[in-house]
Amino acid sequence: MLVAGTDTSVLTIEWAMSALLKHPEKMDKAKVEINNHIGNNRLVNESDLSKLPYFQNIILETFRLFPVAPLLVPHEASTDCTLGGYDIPQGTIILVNAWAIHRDPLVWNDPTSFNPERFEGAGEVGPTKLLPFGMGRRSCPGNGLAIGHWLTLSVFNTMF
Ligand code: HEM
Repeated sequence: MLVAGTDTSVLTIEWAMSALLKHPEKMDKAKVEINNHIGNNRLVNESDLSKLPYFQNIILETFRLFPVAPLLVPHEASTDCTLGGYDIPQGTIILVNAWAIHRDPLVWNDPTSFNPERFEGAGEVGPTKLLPFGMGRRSCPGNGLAIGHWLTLSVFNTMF
């Protein structure tokens, strides 16, 4: 649990920071959100997060472009099955290329740009489009621990 949760979180925080440094206009927008809702006299805490939707979208966009487990983890078919029209014999090792799904131009507009705005409103997000934590019974339990919130707080309180 500790191993699975440490590097994944640290790497995502680093990618978010790096993306903001490379996109100063997004950084400025995040700063405006903080100045409007938090000011600069205190750290952000979890109860503030609902007032900071732009920053939460920055984390989602970081998950999309820089998934820390780009092929998730290998899974083995426990029985013969058919997946997307392909026959998969029992025992086959299956890798899910989340990195490619997250950058698929059939799924995302302008997929290689760092554009947190894509998640605003109804947005482009969907349960099978953004899968940095995998899906189904063996998906990451860290997702349920509101990992996005921790990451948002870490990036916020380190950078601003
Ligand atoms: C940015 C943060 C994280 C990301 C992107 C991430 C991603 C993932 C992915 C892709 C998997 C494999 C899912 C699959 O097989 O389809 C996984 C599994 C797992 N993660 Fe995370 N994780 C994160 C944080 C955490 C945290 C904070 C914890 C624990 C506190 C954690 C615990 C685990 C465990 C125990 C598994 C194995 C689950 C199983 O095989 O049943 N992860 N994670």
